[in-house]
Amino acid sequence: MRKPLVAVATDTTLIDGVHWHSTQAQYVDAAAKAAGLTPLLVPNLAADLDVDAILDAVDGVLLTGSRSNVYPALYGDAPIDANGPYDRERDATAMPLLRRALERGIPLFAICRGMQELNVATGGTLLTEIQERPEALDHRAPDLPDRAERFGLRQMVKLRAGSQIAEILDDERAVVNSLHRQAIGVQGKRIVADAVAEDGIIEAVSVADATDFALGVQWHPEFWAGSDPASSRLFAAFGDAVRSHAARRGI
Ligand SMILES: N[C@@H](CCC(=O)NCCCC(=O)O)C(=O)O
Repeated sequence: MRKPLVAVATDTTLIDGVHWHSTQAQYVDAAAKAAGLTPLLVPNLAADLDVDAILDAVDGVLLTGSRSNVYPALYGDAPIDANGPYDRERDATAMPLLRRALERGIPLFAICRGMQELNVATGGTLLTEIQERPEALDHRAPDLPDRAERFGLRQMVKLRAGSQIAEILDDERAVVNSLHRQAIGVQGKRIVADAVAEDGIIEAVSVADATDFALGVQWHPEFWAGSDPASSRLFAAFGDAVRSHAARRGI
């Protein structure tokens, strides 16, 4: 049987003076191995991207994490150097893609920056440097060279009873990793908080009345999708939703 295609968001990066549209292998690997899909990387062509042509070809959208922050003017804040780096090409590509995927009922899985994009694209705002709030946990990655330690599972989140993520994980809590300095502020239209950290930061969301799988997590299940059962369940559930969508289209 053919494995359905999943559109994977990329970052615009400058390496040795050359621009790349690329993403970390961990997202591509998790989409292929843990979700059983064929990843198709989406170039950050902004208005030059034919979003419907991409969405005609795929049965799911994976919004990846990235160190860059969503451009603040997109949610009504002033851009300041300390808040960067930004990736405006990615903003201008991922947000129309995700909005149209929601309109067309195409399964959507949004990770870290991806979840923040989902919130901004639906009219919400972001908090910045959340570790500086009183009583806040430090949600940033530990300053360690080893990637497995940076992505270590170390923070408890509480799942909303009855939410799709609680059903997928079959639990009331999850232990997750944490590599972010921004978080959801005002929730976007139809964005429902499905998990919170011990300091109240929103850690997972869904889209109310979405016609298909539409889930965002502030953590990184892709890193452990091959070994941690909860991370693996999230990718398996996304893969199942994408396969059901493909089957309905007769693919
Ligand atoms: N820039 C946002 C988004 C955080 C995010 O997606 N982090 C991924 C980091 C991956 C890595 O360090 O390799 C924020 O900081 O809130």
